[in-house]
Amino acid sequence: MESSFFFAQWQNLTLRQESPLPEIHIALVGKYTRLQDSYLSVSKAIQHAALYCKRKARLHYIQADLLEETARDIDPVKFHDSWQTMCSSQALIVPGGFGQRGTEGMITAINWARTHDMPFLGVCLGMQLAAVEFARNKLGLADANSSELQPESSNHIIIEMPEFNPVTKGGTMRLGKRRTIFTNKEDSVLWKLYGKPDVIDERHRHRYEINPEYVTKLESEGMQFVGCDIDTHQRMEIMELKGHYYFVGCQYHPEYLTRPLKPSPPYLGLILAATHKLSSYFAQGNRTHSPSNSLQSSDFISWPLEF
Ligand SMILES: NC(=O)CC[C@H](N)C(=O)O
Repeated sequence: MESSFFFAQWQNLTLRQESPLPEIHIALVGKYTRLQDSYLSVSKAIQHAALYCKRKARLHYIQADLLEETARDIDPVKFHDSWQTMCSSQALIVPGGFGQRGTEGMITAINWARTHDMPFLGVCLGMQLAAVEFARNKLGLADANSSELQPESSNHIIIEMPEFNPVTKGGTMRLGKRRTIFTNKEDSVLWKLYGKPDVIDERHRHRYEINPEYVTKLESEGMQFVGCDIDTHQRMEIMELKGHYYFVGCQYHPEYLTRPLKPSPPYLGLILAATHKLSSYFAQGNRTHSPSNSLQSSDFISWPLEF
């Protein structure tokens, strides 16, 4: 790539970063919020996307178990503070994670976002819990859960991937770069945000997946699976809620491939939605790009943006 072009883009970015920009408040509901470095790549992805949209990101880390009913009695001040921060934010992100603690709080937060048209991005565990929330409250499956979190549930919306079970198959996790194919392009907001490709390559780190047996039922109520793995077409990779302004889940981790000049498309969508710019962005025909490690001038979305 031409270095003068790159330098101009970079200069533009740094000037923007130093200028006084309106703030955008994003709630991150997670388990490891006391160690904020755990979410460093997520916070960078938010920053990159926010700067692109001429906003300063204010990321509010909310400890998920403080949103749970038990916290109301144990620590009512923190319970109400956490809900206040969550509800007054302009968007919600539930990032990746492992284990049961805090997941009921994450599910309640997701329910709020879904029912209040709050822009939402669920990454890996965040997407899995969004499917669980939807199954509980839209399909009426009160005990819907993930087999990782509630092995006794009779409705496992999320199940272990057979070939990555360390006991039966000796694997550990489904890791690294994998290819996703878009199967429902017309209805997909992510397909447009990625620049309308047939496939995308994103990075993974998980052991559980959407149970294929529930896909049709979830879709019958409007939860659409618009991308799946290219090898089997059985592994759901992207989930979007029809009729919601921006309610998106990714089984992969889009934050791993974000770059300052190439914000990750799902994160960009979240910020565009939170600033009510999504429709005008698409109306202007702005093209975004598939993530990759190499930078080419044709990859860049035009800076500065006016929309
Ligand atoms: N990275 C993640 O969020 C993993 C989610 C879930 N614990 C799984 O293993 O599938």
